[in-house]
Amino acid sequence: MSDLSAHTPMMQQYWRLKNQHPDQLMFYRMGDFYEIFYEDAKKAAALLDITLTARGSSAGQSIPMCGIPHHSAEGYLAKLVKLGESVVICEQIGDPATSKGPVERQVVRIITPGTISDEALLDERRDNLLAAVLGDERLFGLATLDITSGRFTVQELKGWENLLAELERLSPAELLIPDDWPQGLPVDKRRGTRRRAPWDFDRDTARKSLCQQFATQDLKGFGCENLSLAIGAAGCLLGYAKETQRTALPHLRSLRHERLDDTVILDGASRRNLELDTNLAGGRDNTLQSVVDRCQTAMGSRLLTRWLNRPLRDRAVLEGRQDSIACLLDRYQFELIQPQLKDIGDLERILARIGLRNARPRDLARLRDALAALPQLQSGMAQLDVPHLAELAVSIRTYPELADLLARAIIDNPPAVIRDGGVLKTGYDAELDELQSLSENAGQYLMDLEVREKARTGLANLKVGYNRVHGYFIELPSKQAESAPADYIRRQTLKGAERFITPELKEFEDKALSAKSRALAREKLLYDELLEHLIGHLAPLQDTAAALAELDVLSNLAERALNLDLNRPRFVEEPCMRISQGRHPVVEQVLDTPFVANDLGLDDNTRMLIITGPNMGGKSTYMRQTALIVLLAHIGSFVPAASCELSLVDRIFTRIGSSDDLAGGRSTFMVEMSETANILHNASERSLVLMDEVGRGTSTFDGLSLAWSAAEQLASLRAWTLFATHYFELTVLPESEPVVANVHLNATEHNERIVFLHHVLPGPASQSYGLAVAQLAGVPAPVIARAREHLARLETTSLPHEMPRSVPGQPAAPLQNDLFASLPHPVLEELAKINPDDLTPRRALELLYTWKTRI
Ligand SMILES: Nc1ncnc2c1ncn2[C@@H]1O[C@H](COP(=O)(O)OP(=O)(O)OP(=O)(O)O)[C@@H](O)[C@H]1O
Repeated sequence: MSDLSAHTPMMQQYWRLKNQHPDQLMFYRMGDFYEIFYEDAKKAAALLDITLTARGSSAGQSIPMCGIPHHSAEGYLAKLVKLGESVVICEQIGDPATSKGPVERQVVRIITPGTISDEALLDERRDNLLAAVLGDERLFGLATLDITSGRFTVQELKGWENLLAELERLSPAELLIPDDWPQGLPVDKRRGTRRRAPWDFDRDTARKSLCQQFATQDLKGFGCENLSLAIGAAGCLLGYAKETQRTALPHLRSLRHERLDDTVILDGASRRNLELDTNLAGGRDNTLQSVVDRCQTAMGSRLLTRWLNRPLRDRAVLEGRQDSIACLLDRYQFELIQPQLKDIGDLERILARIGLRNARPRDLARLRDALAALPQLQSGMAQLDVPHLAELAVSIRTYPELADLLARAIIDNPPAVIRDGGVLKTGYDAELDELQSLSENAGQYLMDLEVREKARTGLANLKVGYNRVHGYFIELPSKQAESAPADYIRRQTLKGAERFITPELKEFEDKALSAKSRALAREKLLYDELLEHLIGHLAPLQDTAAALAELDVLSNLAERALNLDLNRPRFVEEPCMRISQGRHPVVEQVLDTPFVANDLGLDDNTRMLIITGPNMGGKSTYMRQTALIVLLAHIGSFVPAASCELSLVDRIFTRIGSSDDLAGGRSTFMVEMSETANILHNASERSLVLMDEVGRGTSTFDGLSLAWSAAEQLASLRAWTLFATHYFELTVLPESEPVVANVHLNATEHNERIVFLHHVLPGPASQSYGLAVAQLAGVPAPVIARAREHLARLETTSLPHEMPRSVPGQPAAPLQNDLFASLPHPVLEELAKINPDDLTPRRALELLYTWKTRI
């Protein structure tokens, strides 16, 4: 194959792998990206009909790469497998941008056709997002572009937290940042971050290129003309998208201004804790989305994901959605609509591919089928007489001219690519038909000609033939050559025979010899014209696709409401959160036993619940189910409760679980406190806050003190708070904070074993059952017995400086706040006042010296 020593170490790695898998294409996965070496890239590009660009180098070693845009690579991979290619995916260990030595690569997966479905590779249920950020530490402009749908949004955000929360929500495949941003900014940790030259961010250029894209004089119509940072980011993003997609992007039609204030803000930790679309182990099962998503189309699923990640605070919009769901539930109308939506499929992605001019024949066949299904769906929509569905129905138009055109143009089951032809129907274009019949029927034509010429000349020995040098000919034995008709033109003389050509045969020859390639060229031209024609109708088609995606989500939510027993929540102006018989929508699906539904009652007089109860009692489940019910209500969905009445919330915060951030250099306790700090800084009286065992990451007293003061602070902020804790000391809070109430999860003991009843009851828990749960978990009996001895001793011994301990069954005495009061000298108070960062060893020694001399 190749002399390995002549290559750089990385190329040697490549050739080594290539020697092991000579027939397969090698893709290198680096985080979320793929790259491919030049040799394989050439083959892939030829198969996929895409143009190659040499892109960059790796580790300074000038390795030609294929210019397949990263965010499309999975799609290309899927297509290659579909075309019958085997693909090797290698993992890159080490970052080529930073590692000096050779970068290690390992084969992680070999995909051969048939071993994996292309859906598994190409995750159609995810958006295809690019983003760009511009700004400083205070204010940021953020632009995002979903290449799939053409949705282009801008927003301005204050502060890093909001920027990071948004980036985490959006999870863009690629992120552009200014090249002069310092290394080490938090945003650098994001996957796919690229630095761009400053000219990209020139705001005037950005404004001009946006105006040009949207054929407008100024950006006033988009309501974001004053957001100069966001406009700069959008201009840069547009330039980048055009460069990587190598086309004009006609499917980007407008710029939408999004405001964080219109949404219920969820930070990244809360999104993870609530397992919206990814579970805590990183999988997709047992998540909220896995339970509530039965959308019929991938575009519907993508929209639902966006709704779940961006709940709204607009009561009118939410009630419009609720009315639509109620209407679709009425007489089970959703059951008529869902199969029709399934036939229509992912119109949004097909239209994007048409806009990008890379739609495949099968996309056009799917579009043809979708357009054919629209009239029936449209007439069904006439029955749905609520304002929001009527609005959607206006956008769900029919396209008889396009439907007819595609029905005439595309064969029933076209091949994957246009390259080898065979896509357009006979009868669509006379010239193409003639060329195709010429190339297909040449043999028959020549036989027919021979029969005709024999009859015309009466020469039985006449033959029609072909030779590569002279082309087509009519051959007569030399003796009969004199009898040839006048229109026979002599072409070649052989021993014993004479060859002729006629004007008819000459014309046939001209056509036949080039017919095949001309047929292919003609078909390609017609196909491109068809795409251009469709691009002319892209705008209304995209509106139709967007309305269909929403109809899909609403029908899905109606179906889920019926099958999961969800009920309509009611938004009210009076501040409250009242849930009767609430359930956890995911936990109830996985339990073998019936789920115990529970009530929740918060209003202006009771803003916080201190939740106690045994481990495994159901505290976390109760808190999470509340957050999920509130979140579902804020996407317009029905909720898993018998009834629910609530006022709009502005944020959902959760401080749950113990995870450390080793990569970010933060311990479990540090993570816990950072999240707590974020909540205490940002919660308002419209926020829902879940605090699960705050303070357990450190020593008992520190933890208890912190949990206590955090609870007091939340009570004074009047945030809707569910505070689960094992510190029984906190159950006295209602005595000093009137907005706080106690509830507990009940359990009982039966045959010396604990039985969890999972009912939420008023008042604090009476027992902790910690040892009983440990026993249940299989902790060895001698260890449990010894623990009982320790417990008995601890319950009777008083440790120095220990806070009053909880006595099971009785609330504990309040914590003594002033720990310093008992300490020997006021100098310690002085020490405590000093910011530890300002305390130099010299200053500490001075203070200690003063202290010592005073004693
Ligand atoms: N309402 C309920 N109905 C039925 N089963 C429940 C209910 N709530 C919780 N469970 C079951 O109990 C298990 C433990 O619940 P959960 O994690 O909420 O307990 P916890 O009180 O938070 O425990 P810990 O204090 O150890 O964190 C759940 O996984 C679920 O199987």
